[in-house]
Amino acid sequence: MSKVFSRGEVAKHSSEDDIWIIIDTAVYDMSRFIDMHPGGAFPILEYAGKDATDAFYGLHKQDVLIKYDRYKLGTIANEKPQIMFYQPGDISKVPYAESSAWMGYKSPYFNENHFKFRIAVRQILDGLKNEAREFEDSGERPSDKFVQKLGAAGLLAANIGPDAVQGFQLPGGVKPEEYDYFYEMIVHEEFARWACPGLGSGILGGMTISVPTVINFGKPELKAKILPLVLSGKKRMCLAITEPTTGSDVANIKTTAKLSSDGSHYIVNGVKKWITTGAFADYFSTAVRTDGGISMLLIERTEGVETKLIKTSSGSSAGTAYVTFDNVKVPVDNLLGVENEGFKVVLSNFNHERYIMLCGATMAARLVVEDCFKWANQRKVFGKRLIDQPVIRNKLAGMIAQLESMHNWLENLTYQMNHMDYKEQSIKLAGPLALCKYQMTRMLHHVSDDACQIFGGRAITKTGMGRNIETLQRTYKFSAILGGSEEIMADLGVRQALKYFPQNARL
Ligand code: HEM
Repeated sequence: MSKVFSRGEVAKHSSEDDIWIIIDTAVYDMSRFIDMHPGGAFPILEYAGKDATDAFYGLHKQDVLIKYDRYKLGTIANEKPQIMFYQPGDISKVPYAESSAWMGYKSPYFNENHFKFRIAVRQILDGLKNEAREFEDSGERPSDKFVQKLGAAGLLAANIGPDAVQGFQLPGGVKPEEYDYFYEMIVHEEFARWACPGLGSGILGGMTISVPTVINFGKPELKAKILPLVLSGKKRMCLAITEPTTGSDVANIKTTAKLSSDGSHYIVNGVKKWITTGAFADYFSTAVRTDGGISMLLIERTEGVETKLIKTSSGSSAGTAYVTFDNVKVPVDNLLGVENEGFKVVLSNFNHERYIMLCGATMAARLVVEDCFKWANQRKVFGKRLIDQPVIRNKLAGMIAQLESMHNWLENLTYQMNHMDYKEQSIKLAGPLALCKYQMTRMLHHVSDDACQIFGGRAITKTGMGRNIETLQRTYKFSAILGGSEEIMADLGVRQALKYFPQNARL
């Protein structure tokens, strides 16, 4: 049981080697921590034996208290905390910090099980958040143990979608057969709450876009071998399409695959670039040029495969790599789909890739809106809270309105995905998903810009109170370039609409 103290008792611990402080009725012993304190010893000494609540919340996020809980000694007798303290899995009460259904509004889309699922996923991911941030900050390869925890919770398969979760136990007791795209949406959103885009790409980025190529186009033996390993986190996988001289222009790839004279294997030679998760991958779903066109091959990390890390602004735990294939032998059974029809495989996953990005992007913006709302409410300048300034309210209004419009469009698209088969989705949703992605990254641009102005210097500091804002403004361009650039998305959206434009329509 937690100990209780009087304020008088705390006041006695106010010498340099015996320092207790009070933060919202919780008592912390800072004696051992003071020399390690990133803010230095001086500011803490000023509050030795005293209540430091306002000073603390003016300089740190509450996360800090969760991370350093080991220094908590107990509480002040007969006093109740005044500040809401986050518990793993909690739904935020700050306006617009959650999507509409979770803010108590009616929803035609979500049922009781979706609610249970979100809380269960949030509890699991909250429990792993500190570890996730350590990988993100150090740029290290996310450990096998860490990735396998996600695999064991069913959360790797859950990121890939309804087809991948069959046979898995899912958080919140959700049955795999009821797992629809709204559950998938929840999973992408919850992962985005780590605000670790580098780590997220390193664990999930490569996998979510490559595993479907095996599920949908692999031979049964290949599926039986690869999928259990990747979805449990024992092996890692990526999609290797782009090359140093070809980005979105897939038709021009130069990596070759020549069939051996006995027809048993291909010999692959070439280079791939910007391959997310590539530095850590055991399997590469790879676009190659065969004699009559483009083909897709599942290549294992064997002799002749080399990967080199590319440093990007999202951090090295993304494992973004330069991949070289030097006379790599690949069994013909590793062909995905039909030889020379690899384009089908490449194109098959674009809509889903964009969908995943959309879900993550709205949550990244939502975290920032929540932080801005809280900060504007507590930060006082020129004798007023920031929120009392009309210019700040105006910025928040723009952020909220853009975020909510995007999320509502995304919910509509998710509903369409639930009610269309793959073919109908390809025909009807390619355009709207592309336009939604185009608008989403414009929204991120505005939200990150306004959030920076609200947060000031904290927004350009990697750790501390502005962490989520700094992360968004440093990394949102990934969403505007990867999975089809903003310009290509806009163009594709209008060209798709033109396909169905009635030729006899007149103004
Ligand atoms: C449980 C008590 C405390 C813990 C665990 C703690 C921990 C930290 C950590 C981890 C940071 C790095 C920035 C961040 O991650 O937010 C930091 C920064 C800082 N802390 Fe503390 N701190 C505590 C109490 C205090 C108190 C009572 C003060 C007194 C005012 C203080 C003043 C500062 C300052 C001035 C900074 C630098 C902020 C900046 O760079 O903007 N801390 N602290």
